Amino acid sequence: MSEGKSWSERLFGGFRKTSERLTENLSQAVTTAKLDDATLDDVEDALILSDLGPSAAARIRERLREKRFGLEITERELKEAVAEEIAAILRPVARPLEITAFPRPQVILVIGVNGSGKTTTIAKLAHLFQEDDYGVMLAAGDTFRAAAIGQLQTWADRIGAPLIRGPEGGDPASIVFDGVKAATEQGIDALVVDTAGRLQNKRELMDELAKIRKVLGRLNPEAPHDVVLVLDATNGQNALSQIDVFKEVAGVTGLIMTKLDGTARGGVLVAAAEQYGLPIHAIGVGEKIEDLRPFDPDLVARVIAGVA
Ligand SMILES: Nc1nc2c(ncn2[C@@H]2O[C@H](COP(=O)(O)OP(=O)(O)OP(=O)(O)O)[C@@H](O)[C@H]2O)c(=O)[nH]1
Repeated sequence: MSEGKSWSERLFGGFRKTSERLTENLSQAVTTAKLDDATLDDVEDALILSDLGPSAAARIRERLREKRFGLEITERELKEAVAEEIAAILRPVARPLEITAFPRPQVILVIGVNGSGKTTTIAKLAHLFQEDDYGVMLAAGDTFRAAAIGQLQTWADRIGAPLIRGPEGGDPASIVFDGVKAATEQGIDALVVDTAGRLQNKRELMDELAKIRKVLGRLNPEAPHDVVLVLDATNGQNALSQIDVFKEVAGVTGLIMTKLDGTARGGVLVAAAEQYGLPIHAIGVGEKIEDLRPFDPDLVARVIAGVA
């Protein structure tokens, strides 16, 4: 249960399994007092085994070699050094989603495969904006599944945000059009749009998004301002291949990674940062409305490396 816990407590809890895996793997790497090539190999393997990905692992290895080769290093110092390198990878991409659009509303398309946590993430994101006193409206652009519209309605009611919806099987572009019109009339700051997650049919998804863009472009050439891809961290490396596909299909401008709490594969956050360099707007560490936040890269790095 996350009630009563601060965000940093939830963060620690969320990354516990990831941190346990990495620290266990790193502990096994330190078998000699001095940092030699064999130890560096083991550290690199430990990082790969902990889902940080080959390129982040190689980069961290190289940095450790440059700074510490031949020097004595304790397990604690190694973890500290790894935390520092993870932070260096996360810092440039940790970027909250800012509401800056003029004219309003800022149109934020949220994409991602079904089950990635997209619907709940939309509600959590809207809640974050509301906390900053922004007016938020939701649009049910995932008309492909009736359940998606109903789920979004439940969340909209819970957070007290208006929802623009149409019939099941309706045209998402027309819902987005109605959404922008209504948001403009009502002086809403951010319009957060749910979209269908049909990755298995790229053509259809591309066509649908192209149509949404065309309709939006007529109302405001700047829209959509953001195309946010929601990724489920429990999918590990598979989450990364989703970035490849959605980047090509949907022009992703930023990422949100969810379900970091349920997994030992949270290292994939670092892999995503290293490989794609896309802004990571927020991370999800639980099912509650307050379990999604922008993150402090230094703190998250220390939590992952087990030295926080
Ligand atoms: N543990 C945990 N669960 C999460 C998190 N984010 C979302 N979930 C859960 O993941 C499940 C799927 O979330 P939805 O928001 O329904 O996902 P969706 O992508 O819209 O997919 P559909 O299931 O197809 O509607 C729900 O049970 C959520 O409560 C998270 O950060 N941590």
